[in-house]
Amino acid sequence: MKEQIQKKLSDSKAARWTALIIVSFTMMCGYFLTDVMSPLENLLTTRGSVAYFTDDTSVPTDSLLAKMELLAADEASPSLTVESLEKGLQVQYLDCVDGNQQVVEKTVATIASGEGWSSTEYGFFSGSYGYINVFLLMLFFGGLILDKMGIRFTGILSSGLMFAGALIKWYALASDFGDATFLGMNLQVVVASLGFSIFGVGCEISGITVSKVIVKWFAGKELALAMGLQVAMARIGTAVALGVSLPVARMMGEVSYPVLFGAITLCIGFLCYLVYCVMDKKEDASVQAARQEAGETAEEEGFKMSDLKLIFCSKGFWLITLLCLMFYAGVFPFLKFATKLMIFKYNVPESFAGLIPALLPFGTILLTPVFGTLYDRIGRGATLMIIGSVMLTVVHVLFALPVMNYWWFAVVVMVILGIAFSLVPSAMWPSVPKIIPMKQLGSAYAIIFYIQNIGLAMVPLLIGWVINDFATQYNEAGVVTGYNYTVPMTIFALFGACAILISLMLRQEDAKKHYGLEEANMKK
Ligand SMILES: C[C@H](NC(=O)[C@@H](N)CCCCN)C(=O)O
Repeated sequence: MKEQIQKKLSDSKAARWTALIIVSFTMMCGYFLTDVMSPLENLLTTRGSVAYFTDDTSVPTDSLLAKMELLAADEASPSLTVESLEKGLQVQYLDCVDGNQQVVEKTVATIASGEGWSSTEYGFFSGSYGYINVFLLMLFFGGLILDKMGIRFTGILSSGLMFAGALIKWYALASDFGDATFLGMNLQVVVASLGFSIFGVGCEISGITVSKVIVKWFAGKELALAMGLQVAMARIGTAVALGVSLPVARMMGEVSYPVLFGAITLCIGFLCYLVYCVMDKKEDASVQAARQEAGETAEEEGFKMSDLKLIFCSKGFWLITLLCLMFYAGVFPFLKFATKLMIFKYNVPESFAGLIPALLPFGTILLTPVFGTLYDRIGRGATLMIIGSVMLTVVHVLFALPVMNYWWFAVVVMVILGIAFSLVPSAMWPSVPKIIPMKQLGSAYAIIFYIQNIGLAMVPLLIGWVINDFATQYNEAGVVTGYNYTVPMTIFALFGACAILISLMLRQEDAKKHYGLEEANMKK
């Protein structure tokens, strides 16, 4: 028989995996920038500069100079200034060691300048990712733009916004605003937050666009595996940000350098998306040709506003959306505070502290595609979501415990969180097309991301305020001596408890409506 009907470009394995790698790279750059500031919380909330020693300890330079002067009080020593502290300098100072005043000798590894933000300001900044998305309904409009204007236009727009937002964020951190304020807030925090908000619009709209790209190329094929691999590549971005940001900032003495690096990679990500657009055009042409050959003339009907009714009236859709809100509220905002948690609760030296939270995304890099394949072949999507939610809750309860403050314990708990963070996304995202048809998928993902962004915006704000007002411990002189993380971590555990409840309801609803969440995705 003559070669069957014309093949679509997406029928070629090489073509669809190439398309996946290109769009996933753009997303990976976005995820890098999203978390590049998370390990810098301690530096951002330090006033003045900090001296880091070769033995991995650190002291604010003001305090170091005071301690050095104390030792040199009787000697005719040259007057000490911050400028006189430099890399390689051997310093001697008087310090309290095991309850006794002793002379300590150390070598300066680097001097990095802190920004003097309060924990509340840091929380405000971290939540700003979602402010424009939530308050200006940008994600909602983003979904409509995607369904109306298409993948190419929306992807170029959103990756351009990510790049522009990153540049503003970098400008804010690299500039000295002195004591300038805007509406009573530190101007640097305001400008950096504006940049992060614009970036957040781009990153979220890119996210829904990429989800639609993957469904377009992989529907009826390795859909969950492809989504799992895209998420895995995105997590590489998060892991690298968590692992290298603090060492880079310390080495360069400035918090702005990791952000500059992120902006450069986003520029490359933008160019990659332009390359994808060429492939997308060819795919559309091949689909058109295949249709003509098969004698299908009817064009797919365009998106209509009335289609939104179908989305809003689906209980399954709302359960997935609420699960997404609660589950992600317990993960992404937690990462913003995790490095400082490691330093102050688990006494991890600052240069390694970011590596423990980095284990979380690193674990998911392998596991998300594994669980995605499991879902593709065996099914049990709703059950995977329940197990992941239970694990999330247990993890935050363990972090909230005022005991077991050992670094190895933090590592074990973080690995469990990594498994939870692989289970839920690998089952949740490929479940959406089982509930909502392709035509409304852009809007459906946008609404889910919109509701999720309420959590991403508000939870860091809440936790920053709670740390500032309820978790920070001071000595009699009003100097910060440490943090008690019980209350913030209990709040995170409550999000997990809500996620368990919702995922149980989702499995029940699936049994009633036969969405097929417990069934395999791959057609045999
Ligand atoms: C695929 C999914 N993405 C999201 O949930 C995004 N709305 C939020 C991304 C935040 C970091 N840029 C995921 O990452 O699991």
